[in-house]
Amino acid sequence: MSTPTLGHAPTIETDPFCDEVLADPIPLQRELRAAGPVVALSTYDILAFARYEQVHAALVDWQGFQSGAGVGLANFRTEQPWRPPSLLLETDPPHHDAPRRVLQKILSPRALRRLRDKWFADAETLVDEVLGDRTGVLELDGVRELTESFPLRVFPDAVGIPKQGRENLLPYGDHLFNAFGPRNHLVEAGEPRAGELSEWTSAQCRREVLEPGGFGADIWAAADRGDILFEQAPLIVRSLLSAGVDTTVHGLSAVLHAFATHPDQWARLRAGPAAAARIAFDEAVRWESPVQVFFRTATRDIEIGGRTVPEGHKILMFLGAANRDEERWGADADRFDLSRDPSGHVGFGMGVHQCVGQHVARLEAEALLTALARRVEHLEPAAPPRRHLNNTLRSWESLPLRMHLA
Ligand code: HEM
Ligand SMILES: O=C(O)c1ccc(-c2ccccn2)cc1
Repeated sequence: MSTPTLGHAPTIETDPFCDEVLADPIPLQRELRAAGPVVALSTYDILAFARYEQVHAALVDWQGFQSGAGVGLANFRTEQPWRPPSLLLETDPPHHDAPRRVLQKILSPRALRRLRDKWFADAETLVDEVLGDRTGVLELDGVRELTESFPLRVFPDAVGIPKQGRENLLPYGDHLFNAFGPRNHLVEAGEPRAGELSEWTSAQCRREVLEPGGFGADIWAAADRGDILFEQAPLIVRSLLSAGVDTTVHGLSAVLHAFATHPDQWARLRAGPAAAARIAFDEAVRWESPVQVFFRTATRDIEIGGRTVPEGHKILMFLGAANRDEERWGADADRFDLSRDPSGHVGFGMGVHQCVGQHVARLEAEALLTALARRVEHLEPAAPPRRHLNNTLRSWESLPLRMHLA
């Protein structure tokens, strides 16, 4: 289904979810930005926004571009979701409002202050375990040793879920983020375990298994206060387990990869770790965009970028492309640079659905980077990194690093 003006939208036949693009999306991002503000992707009959202006406009227009029909390729108006929809991600105001208000308070910078000392200490412990009391040069895989282990060491405890079965978290999230895309080989590979992983995840959200004082217990306490319904509480806990693990693992990998490939920037981090660590994380999220793409559905015929998006049409927002748009970031948009002001990047989204866990992610990054900056004088790639392919997440299988220890 398309309207006449759409007929003139430039068309690109590349499948944005093919392995080649998932392994290196930069060329397609450039092609999409150059083609125009709205580009028809013929593989899936969707419309692509890859320039900052249109991605930002769509993200802040929740009434025109809704989340309630799903933020993946699947249109919940005509297809059954593979899991019960999220009460935050896959709803629009007003139903979105109460769950959002509850999580926003629980995950606010102020609420996270009580975790700061513990997470900084846990990061020091992990770095000392990994680096030992060695000096000189050390080679390690940054993903296996650091960016996969630190979030899993601190975040499940902060949520308050049992110790048993936490190895299910990454595969559950990997399948979830694949499932926002088309049913390609990545989704098919995850399907055999999807039901079991989904059941395990939901079982962690029951009130009786959650530790007092954790984010999960705080959500159930909000139900006691009547801020949300009791039946909503487990789904809101599920949101933390769905969105809060794989994203931070790949976000931390992005920042290590950024520093390893821009060695001059590590010196700046060591010079003033606290402020620099926070800027570094947001600049890495802009530069790498761990969350690359996701969808919206037009609620009416919408004029944007000189085209009409027909009611009911899916649009695909290329966050990674918007975060490297030279119109917005200047000619050196492709450079990881701590002297840049990364605010306004769309790596955490924008508007009413902007990442409610961003302060958790920033705190994890600040803790890990501060611990590493104390002991690592210089880091560089030890071998080419290997990508982990996912329909939504830009992630690394391994990041071989050479560290020169202080
Ligand atoms: C580097 C790490 C992270 C990145 C890049 C990231 C990215 C995003 C993005 C782009 C969105 C917007 C989705 C949309 O507009 O449809 C989002 C939403 C969300 N994120 Fe994050 N996220 C990260 C970490 C986290 C963490 C640690 C948590 C939980 C503690 C979390 C929980 C959520 C939730 C619940 C939403 C839905 C918010 C809503 O719809 O109101 N995220 N995230
Ligand atoms: O509430 C949930 O279950 C949930 C929340 C957010 C996400 C998400 C989707 C795309 C980009 C970043 N985050 C996934 C799941």
